[in-house]
Amino acid sequence: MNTFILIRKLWPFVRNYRGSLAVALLLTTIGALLAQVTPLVMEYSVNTVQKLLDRPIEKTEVAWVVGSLVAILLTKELLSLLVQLGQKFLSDRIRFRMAADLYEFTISRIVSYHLSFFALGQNQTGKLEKRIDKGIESLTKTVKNLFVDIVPMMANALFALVLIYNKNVGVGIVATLVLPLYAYISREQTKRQSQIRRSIQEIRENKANALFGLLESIFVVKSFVRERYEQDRQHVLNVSLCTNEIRHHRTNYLFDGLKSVAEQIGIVLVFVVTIYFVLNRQMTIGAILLHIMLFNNVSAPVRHLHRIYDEYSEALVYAEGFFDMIENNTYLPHQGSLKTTAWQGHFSLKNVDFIYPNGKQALRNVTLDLQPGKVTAIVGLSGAGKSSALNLLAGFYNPTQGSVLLDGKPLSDYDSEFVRENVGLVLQKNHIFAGTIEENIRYGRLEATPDDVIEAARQASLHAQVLQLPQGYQTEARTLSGGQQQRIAIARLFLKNPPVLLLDEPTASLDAITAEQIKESLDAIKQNRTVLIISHNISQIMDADQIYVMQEGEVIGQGTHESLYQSGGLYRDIIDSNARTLNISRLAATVLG
Ligand SMILES: Nc1ncnc2c1ncn2[C@@H]1O[C@H](COP(=O)(O)OP(=O)(O)OP(=O)(O)O)[C@@H](O)[C@H]1O
Repeated sequence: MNTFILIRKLWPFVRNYRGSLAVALLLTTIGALLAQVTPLVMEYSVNTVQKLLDRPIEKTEVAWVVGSLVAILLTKELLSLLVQLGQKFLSDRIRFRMAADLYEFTISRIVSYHLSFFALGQNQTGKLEKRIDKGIESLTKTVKNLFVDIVPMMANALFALVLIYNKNVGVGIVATLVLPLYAYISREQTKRQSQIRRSIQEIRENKANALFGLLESIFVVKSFVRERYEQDRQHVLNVSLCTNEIRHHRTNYLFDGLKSVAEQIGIVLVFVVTIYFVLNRQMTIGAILLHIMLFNNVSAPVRHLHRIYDEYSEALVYAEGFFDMIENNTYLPHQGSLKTTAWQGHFSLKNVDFIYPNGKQALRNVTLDLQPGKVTAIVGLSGAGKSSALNLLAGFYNPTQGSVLLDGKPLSDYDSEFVRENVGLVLQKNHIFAGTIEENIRYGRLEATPDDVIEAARQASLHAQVLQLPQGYQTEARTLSGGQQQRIAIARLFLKNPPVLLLDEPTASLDAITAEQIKESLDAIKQNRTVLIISHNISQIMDADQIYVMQEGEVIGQGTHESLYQSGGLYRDIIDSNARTLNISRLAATVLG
């Protein structure tokens, strides 16, 4: 990434504030002009005082000279203060508003990405969080630096240089000579630092991610007494970050020292040349003060330029990762426009291959058909590809080969929001947000009334238990048991009431009685809908109209419970194994008497 590309990428965000920017730039010019007043006044003062010393002085004359100089300097300081306040106010306004815009844009992009984006190792939660955070911070700093800070500084330096040249070309050349040296040192500094910066960025992302992971898994850490092990893992990252940061700062100190030497050399040279001209009576004594102060106006901004350059180089590194993240069209779902009222809900996979971003092939030439109004089940051993097939049907991932069809048309031709509005999902890991039970259930239909929420909870066999909680529906949902959380997910589904249901182990973490109640509720809403159910529980799949058997990413059988059992093979093994696990003969003897 270079400056031109960065400005082009940032411009859409800066454009909204071009009015404020224009005013800031105007204030800048005024501020830069005002900064030259003090050296000029000083030169005039010294020269005037020297002339006065050559003859007898009247008291009123002294009062007049001193009074007018003080008045000019005070007025200039007051004006400078107002200009600086205006600049700071505007620059903060641009910076913070732009940070908010960038953040909102980033969120809108990220939430629209396909799940495959989040499946990538470099996009794990903690890493993304750090990339967003640092990216926005350094980009907004860059805008401030590029558009607000650098211009006043350069204007100040430029006006001061023009004045020096105007006074004496020789002194001007000496003052200018030191600048390329300064720029050269800064460039070398950036070159050496950029690699360290990249490492620091990567380690910071890994560190944030590791901390996220640690806090998320604190129960496992404690139950396996792995506190020491986790501390050691954090220690490795910490030491690596620390070493890089020290290297980074050490290099900075070295180069800062060199730049400081260059600046001092500049001051000495300007001083020597001016003294020479003064002694040759080609300049007044006031010129010494004028040139030193003007050179300070040249070198001070250049000194700050280094900070800007430094922050800017850092921003270039962060901007790369940040823009890669928010401009990644590969992960935008193909947005079709098809919405139909004549919805049948006939979903199918045709000869689908699917490979996860990490290269794992989860599906091979899979063909599945979910008939509208029918219940389709997928069975298979763990890792067979059942959930992957469901993810493709839900449009979370795109197939690598083959097609996903809805009512005979590619799923990608449909408006993806329309499809997802019509599909209800209960997944193996149902996410419960931080918030109350009511808020979590209402997520299924945001405009639902409290009565609708209660009704959904009732259907999900949750209502009675919620009533026993001291805070009822206002209880923090994450404090509930795994089974209760599962029922929140099911209540969400009931509230959404979609025509297509994709259920992945919907009753996995429920006790037998609740599982039966949920099964009854689900059986009731299954009517006239397209339903796909994935389950290791045979009672959930036996009644399905159509059952697919999957093994190692392939469909190896399809039919009804009876036909598949008759044909033997994996399905029969699964059923027999289920029966043995349940100790069915003993159960039958006990239950049936
Ligand atoms: N996000 C992912 N990234 C990479 N590989 C994945 C991902 N999710 C699943 N897999 C792999 O794809 C294969 C199929 O997984 P899938 O979850 O579809 O199996 P499943 O039949 O649903 O298993 P289970 O019954 O245990 O839920 C597995 O080998 C799994 O490791």
